[in-house]
Amino acid sequence: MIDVLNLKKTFDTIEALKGISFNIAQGECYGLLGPNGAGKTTTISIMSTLVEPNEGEINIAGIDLRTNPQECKKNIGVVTQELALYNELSAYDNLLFWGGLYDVPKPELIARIDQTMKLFGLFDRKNDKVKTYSGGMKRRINIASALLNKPKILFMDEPTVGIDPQSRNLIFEVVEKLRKEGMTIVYTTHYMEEAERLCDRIGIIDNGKIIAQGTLNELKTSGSMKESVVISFTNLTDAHHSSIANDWKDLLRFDDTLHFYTMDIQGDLSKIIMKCSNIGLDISKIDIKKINLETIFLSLTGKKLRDT
Ligand SMILES: Nc1ncnc2c1ncn2[C@@H]1O[C@H](COP(=O)(O)OP(=O)(O)OP(=O)(O)O)[C@@H](O)[C@H]1O
Repeated sequence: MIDVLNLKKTFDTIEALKGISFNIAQGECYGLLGPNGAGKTTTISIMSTLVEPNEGEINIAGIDLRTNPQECKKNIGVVTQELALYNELSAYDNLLFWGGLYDVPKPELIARIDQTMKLFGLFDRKNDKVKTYSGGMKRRINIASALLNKPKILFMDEPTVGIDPQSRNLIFEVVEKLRKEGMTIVYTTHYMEEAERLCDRIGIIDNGKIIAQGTLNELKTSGSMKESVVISFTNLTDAHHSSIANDWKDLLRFDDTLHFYTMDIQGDLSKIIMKCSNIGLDISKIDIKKINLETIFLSLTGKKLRDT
């Protein structure tokens, strides 16, 4: 349904995308997971024809985006990070305005507006001005407006940033429902829990490149680790760190904490503790973490997903 090949985009001197490729099957929810500035919005903006790439091929629903953007647009709905709503209008009038841009007969459009407002739990508030809505409610209306043309493909750019848990859950439920009904969804996020819950396949993106992709299970089993042992020390120095790094390849340091990655926690835990104790390190805390998208990202980039 979506084929992206070697996508590149430079803004002035910033190389936002350095050659991104992926394929998404019909009915799949594909997650682009990465920290701020990784290139997620640029990717979505190019796929939704809002930004032109410098290089690369994009095929959407069998149509070449670069030669036929107007045809591509008919197949897509876009949920941008910025809310595209008129505060002084009611939610209903906002949807009527945005829906009016599509080629949908008015009675059909009105039926779709009612349907999507019910889907997002806002039917009772449909005549209230958007300025009286909470951030989460505005976000829900923003998503509703992207569904009015019944797109085959929905692009969602970090749709849950900064909203309340109730709205977030409702958005999750809607995404799950749309996916069950066969919609193809591209969902960007820097929350690993969202990618784990919603996405059939995930592309981990950092610094303009996809550094790993696959199902959650494939990503978890592809590296040389199953668990991470996170140890905090009261007296960790650069010399201690170097001494341990000589013995331990899969190792990261964050301030007073070392992260050891291992396939064999049973065998390795005692070795790690023995080594630390032999070089005079004083342990204040030990955490053992099962591998997840956060630890995979950390081990691939040396950075935390959220703090960057
Ligand atoms: N219009 C622009 N002009 C200049 N630089 C830009 C522009 N848009 C994006 N960039 C830069 O391109 C890089 C990728 O940005 P992008 O918004 O795609 O990342 P992101 O993963 O979506 O991050 P965020 O979650 O913060 O939106 C960043 O370094 C950003 O500063």
